Amino acid sequence: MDDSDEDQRLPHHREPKEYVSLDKLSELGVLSWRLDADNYENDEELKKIREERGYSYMDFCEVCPEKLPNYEEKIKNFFEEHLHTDEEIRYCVAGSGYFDVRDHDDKWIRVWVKKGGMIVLPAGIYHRFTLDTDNYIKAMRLFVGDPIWTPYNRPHDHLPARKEYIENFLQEEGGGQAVDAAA
Ligand SMILES: CSCCC(=O)/C(O)=C/O
Ligand SMILES: [Fe+2]
Repeated sequence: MDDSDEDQRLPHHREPKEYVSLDKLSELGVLSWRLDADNYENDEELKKIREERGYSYMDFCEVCPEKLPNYEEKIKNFFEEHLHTDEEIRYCVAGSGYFDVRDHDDKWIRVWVKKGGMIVLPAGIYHRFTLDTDNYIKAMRLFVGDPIWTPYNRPHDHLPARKEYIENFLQEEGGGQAVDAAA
């Protein structure tokens, strides 16, 4: 993303544009699928993902002024940089929106999720969400067991989920403490 303070709902491409591969995203622990959103009720692929990953809970969240109580406040909160102690799993069945995630250099990567896109943000990753200029998304929210939606606004680096995220995804292999030299 660029660093401009313009409207958060604009694409915010860098100039010239830069794209990030899904492999690069998976190195940050961000997973994604493209599914058939017109058939989510009978979709075997979705069923398999839910079974394999233990996503027992499901509901829907529609983000638009008419459907979301306290819309303005929620929109503001979604765009505050935060983390969760569990995965954030969203399947866009209508509309679209941007999930921004921090990369290895603490720069923002903007992930545009559209109808049929499903994204998993790992526990402990700093991220935020905004609608795009179409101003509407309907997302299926999935969770392992009873859902906990609590956002922990940055900084919350002392949380075990954050420490585990850093250990699993941000620490370079072979990096860290040098071995002691013998006398
Ligand atoms: C499209 S679902 C609303 C965004 C949300 O639930 C969240 O936690 C964003 O980080
Ligand atoms: Fe979140």
